[in-house]
Amino acid sequence: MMRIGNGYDVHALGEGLPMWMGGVRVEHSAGFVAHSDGDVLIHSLCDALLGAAALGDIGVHFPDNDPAYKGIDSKILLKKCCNLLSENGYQVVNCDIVIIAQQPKFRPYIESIRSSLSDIMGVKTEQISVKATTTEKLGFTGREEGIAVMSVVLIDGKK
Ligand SMILES: Nc1ccn([C@@H]2O[C@H](COP(=O)(O)O)[C@@H](O)[C@H]2O)c(=O)n1
Ligand SMILES: C[C@@]1(CO)OP(=O)(O)OP(=O)(O)OC[C@H]1O
Repeated sequence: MMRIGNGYDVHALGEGLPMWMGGVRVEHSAGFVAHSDGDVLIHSLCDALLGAAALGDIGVHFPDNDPAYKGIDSKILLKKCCNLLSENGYQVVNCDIVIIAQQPKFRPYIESIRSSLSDIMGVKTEQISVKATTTEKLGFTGREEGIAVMSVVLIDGKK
């Protein structure tokens, strides 16, 4: 049966912090404030994957007050979510992800991000779409206080 899931995550921007997006290091004056490495794209995608399989959410599996996840590389969390889906008999059909950010410009990173996600998830790059949009300087993303990412995934399985 085909099942759909959606995910949404926001992280605040902090000057001088490293920025990770979809497992790729992005050059910018600011990065994400977080318990983990703050990879907001991967967190949003994990929630979409878990949601599609009705397996809870990222905070249920990796609590943000657990020292085990302090500074963790979010690529590890995505791999764990993908493993959980396979163990439950599901495979990813496709993902569509949108980064909502005024700055930086993500277009130069899109292909690297697709490639990074396909490596972690064990799917083809053709199954992963990553886009970016501004909010025309409106709201918290427009003021560059934070960045949001929305993800939609389709999975297939016996259940
Ligand atoms: N952080 C961003 C935001 C947007 N882009 C690219 O620019 C295009 C135009 O954005 P609008 O918000 O003005 O529609 C958008 O389609 C993206 O290709 C980007 O690279 N990084
Ligand atoms: C990634 C986790 C890991 O503890 O923490 P954060 O980096 O704070 O990210 P968030 O999306 O706020 O919460 C999910 C947590 O699972």
